[in-house]
Amino acid sequence: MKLTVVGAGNVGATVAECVARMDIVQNIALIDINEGVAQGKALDLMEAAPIHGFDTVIEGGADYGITEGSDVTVITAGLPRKPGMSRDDLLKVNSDIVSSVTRQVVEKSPDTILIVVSNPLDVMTYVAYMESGFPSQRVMGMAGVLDTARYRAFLKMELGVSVRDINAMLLGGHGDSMTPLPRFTTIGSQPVTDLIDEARLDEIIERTKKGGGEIVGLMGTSAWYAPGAGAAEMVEAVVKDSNRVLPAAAWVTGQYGLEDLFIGVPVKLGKGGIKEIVELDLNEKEASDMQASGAHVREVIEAYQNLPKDEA
Ligand SMILES: NC(=O)C1=CN([C@@H]2O[C@H](COP(=O)(O)OP(=O)(O)OC[C@H]3O[C@@H](n4cnc5c(N)ncnc54)[C@H](O)[C@@H]3O)[C@@H](O)[C@H]2O)C=CC1
Ligand SMILES: O=C([O-])CC(=O)C(=O)O
Repeated sequence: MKLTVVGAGNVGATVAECVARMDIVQNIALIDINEGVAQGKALDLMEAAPIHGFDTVIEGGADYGITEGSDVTVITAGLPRKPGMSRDDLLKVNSDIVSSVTRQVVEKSPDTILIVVSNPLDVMTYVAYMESGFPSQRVMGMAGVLDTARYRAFLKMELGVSVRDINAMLLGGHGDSMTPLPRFTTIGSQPVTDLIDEARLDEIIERTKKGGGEIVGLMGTSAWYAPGAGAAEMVEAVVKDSNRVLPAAAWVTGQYGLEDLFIGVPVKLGKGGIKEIVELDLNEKEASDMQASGAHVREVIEAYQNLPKDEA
């Protein structure tokens, strides 16, 4: 099995490190327009292998020749936001980058599965889908795993229980319009709504929605440990064909009353990519939140479609 990670920056290098430490693929190709950074981080990771005890071979560079025949590709190339920016402000610059890298990836690995991380996430996944011409099962975005992890981390901080016993699902676009689902959140099988009062749970949900921005405010750039681990968890599900049910940005064709866009939904993930979109039975409020989130993603897709097409 071979993984390509495009973008050897903060998130890309973390994805490569996490997957290498799982020791589940034979090769990782780390690509960046900055060749020295890609080569240097690949070499640094190889030098960490004897300590961690993994046998994955990591190669870095700027030439897509090293990506040939990849089974899975994670796209993290693109600019991160700075304080005061929204993810959507990255639309123009990152859509050019994601289009260009997708074309180059697909040329070398026509059968690969694409996991997009670059922001604005749902629309960059759409761009990769359109550019690749791949079946929708093989194109997805990573955001729900991260957003759910943040929600679970905040619940752990609140309740002092192991993260392993916190089960949660979250729907919608990767932005402030995401739709956490307290009704589907359990702590060791107990509904979270029995353990935390509504006002406090609302605060935790609000913090989750703004979790990316909280980190941007602290560091001046966006997060990478949890995002990198989130993408690695998706790679693991595909590589091991484990049929994990994880939230991911997937192409919807009527599920949740939405179609022709990528948005966060629970998917069954394994060999070949998305095997199924799981449809939860939403109540009226959850369904209307999901519609609002879909409307926001649709607006950003339209903004993308209306961009002047000036790239080479
Ligand atoms: N989906 C999600 O939940 C998350 C998404 N992100 C997004 O991931 C992206 C990457 O974030 P970071 O790694 O923190 O940024 P970074 O700046 O550390 O790394 C980005 C890398 O992409 C490279 N790059 C730029 N253009 C390229 C091209 N045409 N071909 C190959 N490489 C290229 C840059 O040289 C840089 O090394 C950003 O768009 C960010 O908003 C970040 C965190 C979470
Ligand atoms: O907030 C950002 O710009 C990066 C991101 O998507 C996240 O950390 O959730």
